[in-house]
Amino acid sequence: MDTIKGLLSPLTSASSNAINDTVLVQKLVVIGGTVETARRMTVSAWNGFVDSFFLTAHFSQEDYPYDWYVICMLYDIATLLNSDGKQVDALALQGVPSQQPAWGRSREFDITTRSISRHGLTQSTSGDLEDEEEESDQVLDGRRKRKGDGDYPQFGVVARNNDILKKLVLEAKREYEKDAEHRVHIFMADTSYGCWRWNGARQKRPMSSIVLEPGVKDMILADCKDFLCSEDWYAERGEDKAPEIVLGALTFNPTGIPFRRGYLLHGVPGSGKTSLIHSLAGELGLDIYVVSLSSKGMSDNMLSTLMGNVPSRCILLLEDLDAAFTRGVSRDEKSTGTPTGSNGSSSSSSSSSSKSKDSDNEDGSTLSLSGLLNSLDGVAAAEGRLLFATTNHIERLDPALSRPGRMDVWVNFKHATKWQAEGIFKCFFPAKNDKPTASESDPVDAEKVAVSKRKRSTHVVPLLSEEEISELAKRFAAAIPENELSVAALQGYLLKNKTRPRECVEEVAGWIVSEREMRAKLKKEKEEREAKEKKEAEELAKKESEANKKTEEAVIEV
Ligand SMILES: Nc1ncnc2c1ncn2[C@@H]1O[C@H](COP(=O)(O)OP(=O)(O)OP(=O)(O)O)[C@@H](O)[C@H]1O
Repeated sequence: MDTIKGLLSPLTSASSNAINDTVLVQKLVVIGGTVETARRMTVSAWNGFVDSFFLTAHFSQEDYPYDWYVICMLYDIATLLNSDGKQVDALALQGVPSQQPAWGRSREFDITTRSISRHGLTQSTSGDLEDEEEESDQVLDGRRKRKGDGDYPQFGVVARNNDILKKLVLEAKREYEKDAEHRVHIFMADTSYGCWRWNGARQKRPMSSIVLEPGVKDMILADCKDFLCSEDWYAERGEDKAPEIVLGALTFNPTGIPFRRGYLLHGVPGSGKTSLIHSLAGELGLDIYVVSLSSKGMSDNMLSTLMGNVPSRCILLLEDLDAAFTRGVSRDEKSTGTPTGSNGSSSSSSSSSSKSKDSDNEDGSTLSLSGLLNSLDGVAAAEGRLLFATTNHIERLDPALSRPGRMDVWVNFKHATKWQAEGIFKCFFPAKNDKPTASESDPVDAEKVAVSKRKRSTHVVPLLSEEEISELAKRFAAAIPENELSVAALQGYLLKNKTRPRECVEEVAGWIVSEREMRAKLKKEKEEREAKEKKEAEELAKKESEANKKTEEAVIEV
């Protein structure tokens, strides 16, 4: 106290005494510093004291627990934390049997109680929770990068023991997995960073909603399932069944079959190629990793890195395979596989080759066919994945790209047949089910079904009897010309009439006429535009050649 008085006394007697300004300033600084330090120490001590009662978990967007946390926020946490015996047994949860088939396990993540620390929770793609120090490796790996700038939501609880956090995260995980059973996760290739970005989770699409010619869906589904269960078979074929060939440092096993399978879905636009892949992913419980080969910045190295980073059990989707090489895909002896020719033909002229390379470099894409082939089945390519490639122009693909071993199963998608038209009509207008189902006969289940139906139907659809729907579907199919309109076009028409099944059939003939007229008009416009462009190009070339001629004549005169 005396010290403070001593320090302050000069202030009070300021008017009477001659004060040394410098000393006064120094004293004020010392007083201020002391007070601030004392304040900070008090606050820090208080925070430390309060924090000793709290545990805080940080959820990074790059980690799977982030998803679980978000779901958990939607879930009633009060239910989790109340003490009426509903608390989750963490150890029991670890033993929850999986609902996923064996090949879908890559989507499951085990939580180990050892790994939850007071510092935070992170999770690697391999599934174990790890301490945050290891996070940088995971980000480098890049599989779990997503949109967003990496904000860290936090969750704190008043507790000294971290059991409550474990329970919370485990319950969140369980809720998340329950939800994920109905969704397909989509990851997109990010060519800026050479990583996969999570692009959202879509509701699974039932296979029954895809209308293809009889047997096609079943064939593909059975083939995929068979492949996913055949790892041992492939491995056995890779064992020493035949003498190895040694070429320098490399050893080849002639009977080794890489554990990969490729499907080439080709055909007209809007025929269900992409929809089928999404539906298959849902059925098989796999995530989809999408690469657009024509995207900016795509290069051989980039593709190889991306391909090497897909998990072993997933669907790898190469969309619009032909668009990667917009001028067609071809390999000639002189080129390294970069696209050549302007119309899908394989031109070996060096000028066209160099032109095409220039234009590739303009948009930052330097992907070559050789690079694509290497990343599909090179040493670094992931095993166990299902490769799906789609294209509208199979004729533009190099045979090397579509050969068996790279694309084992080819499926041709055509315009809608009458059979498909009937099927899609029935998908749109489900018949009224007169007899109660087994679950509906149970009053509790019946209530649940009624509630879910109410939730689903946001518009009034008249439910017709099975016979009437069947008859309408037949009439609809009879009016649809075979192999002329895409299924997507039919879907568009049905969507417009989703609440008017009877009128939809009555008006379909008129719609077909208008569709044909519109197509003819579009075709005519396209032809006129092309003719105009051709004429302009010819005139330009003529003017250029005249100008060149004049310049040459002028040079000769000089
Ligand atoms: N066979 C089909 N069964 C059910 N729906 C279909 C079918 N074909 C197309 N559709 C519908 O048409 C729309 C477009 O289909 P999708 O994107 O799968 O066609 P695509 O063949 O992949 O087209 P593109 O080649 O232009 O990418 C989707 O909404 C889908 O529901």
